[in-house]
Amino acid sequence: MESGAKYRVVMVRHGESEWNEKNLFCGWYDADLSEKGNKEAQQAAETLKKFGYKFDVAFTSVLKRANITLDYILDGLGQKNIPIQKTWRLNERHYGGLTGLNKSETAAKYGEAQVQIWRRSFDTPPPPMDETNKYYKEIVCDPRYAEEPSKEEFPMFESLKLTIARTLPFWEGKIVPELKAGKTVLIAAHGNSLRGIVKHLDCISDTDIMGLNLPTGIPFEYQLDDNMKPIVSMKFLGDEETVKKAMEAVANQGKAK
Ligand SMILES: O=C(O)[C@@H](COP(=O)(O)O)OP(=O)(O)O
Repeated sequence: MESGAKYRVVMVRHGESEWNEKNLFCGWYDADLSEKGNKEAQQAAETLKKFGYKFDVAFTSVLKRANITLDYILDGLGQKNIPIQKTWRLNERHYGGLTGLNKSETAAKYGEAQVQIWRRSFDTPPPPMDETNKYYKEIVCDPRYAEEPSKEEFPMFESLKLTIARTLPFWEGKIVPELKAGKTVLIAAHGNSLRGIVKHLDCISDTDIMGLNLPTGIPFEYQLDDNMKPIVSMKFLGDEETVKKAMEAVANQGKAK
């Protein structure tokens, strides 16, 4: 670890999902990994293995694209037996009424600027999901949400701000205590739930966070000091050019084409 660093956490956005591949707003829809996504997750495992990473505890959302990515990684590391906590609080932000729509077609219809606001503004949420959305029932009546979130908490849309409001209590309440106990932590989650954690750790402004696009399947590390302040920030375990291209590709998903 770097001098002054005390705690280590590695985060990874799941490998490409079938809905990423089709360029659909996904949010709480439970998409599978695409073929490429499966390979990305295996590659993430190989990279972590090559650098000698070992984890004590892992956290993930309740969505299978993140769960499967985590499985690949722990399997590849020979660490399938470590404790895993799954929580809706690490779910992707809820994309509301946009769920299931094609990002490019939405940009062609409403304009790229509007889609950029929906995808990346800090506090402007997408339109709410209602019963007319094809995926409403599948999401709202999903038994995995039977216990939580409560009816009052169950989102029908989320901005990044709202996503952070439900993710950060989990970071503070469940993940930080594990780090403080000296555990090395792995988090497999989503583009926007991870953007929220990163925004918090690096104190990124509401404006600057708009420019951050996390690539699929490339792990990145934080080393934190005693006060949970980063000594090493968002160090991607991939070559710079590949990471840059992957980030640009995510940004471009909102273009009309
Ligand atoms: O919900 C989605 O469509 C993507 C993120 O989309 P953008 O905010 O990048 O459009 O989430 P993920 O694939 O990380 O679960």
